[in-house]
Amino acid sequence: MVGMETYGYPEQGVKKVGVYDVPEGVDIRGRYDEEFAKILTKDALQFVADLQRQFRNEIKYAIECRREAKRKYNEGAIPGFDPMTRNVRETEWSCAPVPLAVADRRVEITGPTERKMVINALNSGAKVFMADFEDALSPTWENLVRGQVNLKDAVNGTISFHDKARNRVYKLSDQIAKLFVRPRGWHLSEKHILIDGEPATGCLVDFGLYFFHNYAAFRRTQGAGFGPFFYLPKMEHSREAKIWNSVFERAERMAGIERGSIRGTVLIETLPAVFQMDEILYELRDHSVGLNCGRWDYIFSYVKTFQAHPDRLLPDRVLVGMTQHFMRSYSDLLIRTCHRRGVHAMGGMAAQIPIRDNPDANEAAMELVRKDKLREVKAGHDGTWAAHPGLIPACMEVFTNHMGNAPNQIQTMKREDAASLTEEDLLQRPRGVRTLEGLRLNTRVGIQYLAAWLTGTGSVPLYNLMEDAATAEISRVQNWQWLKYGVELNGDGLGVKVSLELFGRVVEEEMARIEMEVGKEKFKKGMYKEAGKMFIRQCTAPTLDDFLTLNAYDNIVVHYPKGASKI
Ligand SMILES: CC(=O)SCCNC(=O)CCNC(=O)[C@H](O)C(C)(C)COP(=O)(O)OP(=O)(O)OC[C@H]1O[C@@H](n2cnc3c(N)ncnc32)[C@H](O)[C@@H]1OP(=O)(O)O
Ligand SMILES: O=CC(=O)O
Ligand SMILES: [Mg+2]
Repeated sequence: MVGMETYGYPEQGVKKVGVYDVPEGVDIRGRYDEEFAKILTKDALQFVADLQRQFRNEIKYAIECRREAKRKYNEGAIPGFDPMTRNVRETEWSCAPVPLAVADRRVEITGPTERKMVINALNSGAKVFMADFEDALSPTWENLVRGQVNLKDAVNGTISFHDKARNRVYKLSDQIAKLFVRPRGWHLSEKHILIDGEPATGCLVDFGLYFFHNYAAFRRTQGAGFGPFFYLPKMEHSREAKIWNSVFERAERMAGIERGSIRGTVLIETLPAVFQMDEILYELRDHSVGLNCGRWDYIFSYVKTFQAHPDRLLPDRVLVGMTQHFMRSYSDLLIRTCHRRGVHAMGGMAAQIPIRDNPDANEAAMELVRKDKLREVKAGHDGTWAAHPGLIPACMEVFTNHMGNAPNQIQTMKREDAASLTEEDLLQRPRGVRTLEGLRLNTRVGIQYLAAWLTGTGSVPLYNLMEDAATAEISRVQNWQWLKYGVELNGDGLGVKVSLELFGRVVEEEMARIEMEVGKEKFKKGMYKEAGKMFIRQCTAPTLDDFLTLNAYDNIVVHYPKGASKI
């Protein structure tokens, strides 16, 4: 039961507002909404609080280990395979068999948990829809809880959306994609929910609420007795996978469902994690459905891990593709590792999206997507990601032409040749030049992405590409690193070095360009100026921020009712 409480608003007089009915030790600081109260029930919050209490020390320890690893890398160490876990890498073992419901994942669409997009994604013709609380979502209270409402309605099959402006009603079709949910990474807290006086761990909120409300219906309708299914982001070490495994086990016990029901695909998207792929699968071996090449965060992580290594600077962001030796090696080793352990090796996201107003440019973009997908399927990937429904037919065609009716390539593309890949292959310095245009593009994209994120949008089209938290991170850390080491822009033939003065000029000019491109009205109404200031701070900070979203998060935290905290 939710109740009403009286609070004093000095500016509005006394007002009655609804309050969430919370278990002992839980305080909700986010806005009250009747729809939200159906998600934030006392029992669901109790489950989240139980997870938080059981795992908070392990999570803190894992984050502390990340800090310690960073300290070592900053002192000159480089990541590599762990001699202590050689046994896990060298012995033969397999993950639990893949559930039939998700044997065929040849094309997966991803997107934020926004209502219309959820329906469009489920109807898109993709085999899987990864509903994203992570890279594609700005974690405002409204986005997060509304996202949970949308997913619950989707799993129940009742979701609909009326686009009043276009008088169009959206509903689910008969054939829909299988739903995977990606909670936030371990590093993000949820400041609208306090548990024992501390902000909750973001991913436990995302996972806990979704699992609690949906496991029964999902297993009946979507999972054929398995599920729910998850994508697990941004891990750096197998100890983090071990925590997820324990979270899954706890959830299964709570629900009274068989151990091994819940399945997760781990994104290998940090540089340290590429040396831990066997170990991560081993920790999750009864709950795994594979690994995925999270290529954008992986590039970001390469820069971050080597932030103090000026001999490993990246070239312009546009030049760091999957054909660079270190990226190809990562994808090949991931395929070999997954297939050896009997699970899917998922490809990643080509950033191109359809270009509606220019057929030639559109065809060129589609051709790049086809080429990327062809490389993936030929290498042995079992499926790939698409950022937009318009890309699905092309991705589907490429994968189907190569895989035919087989649901995946787990048994047929073992990639034993990749067993010989070494640490040097995985770390090989990327080739290419750095240019002023690279610095300008990073700045233009970084500022516009932050402006969108601060106003509640976590994925945006910019210059005909999909941009989200992972791609924007590359722009930020690359600028930071170039500034820190005053690198020479060696691709312009001008011998210009990146300096604070140059960067200041670039920001000024790019802000003017953004204003011209988006129009004065939108520029004034949006948060471009705030984003510009934030981006400058992030690129020039003496110490690199671990994540742009950590630094920006406090700007989107809105506590209600103002001044009515119970703690
Ligand atoms: C690095 C990573 O982590 S990748 C994974 C995380 N990133 C993502 O998931 C990005 C997902 N993609 C998107 O958010 C969007 O496609 C964007 C922002 C890139 C482009 O969005 P827009 O410019 O609005 O797309 P556009 O206007 O062409 O949309 C056309 C239609 O497709 C729908 N659509 C576009 N992308 C998606 C999607 N990913 N899922 C579902 N529907 C979508 C739109 O809702 C719209 O529907 P409508 O015609 O019924 O109104
Ligand atoms: O999450 C995916 C990525 O590329 O990052
Ligand atoms: Mg990512």
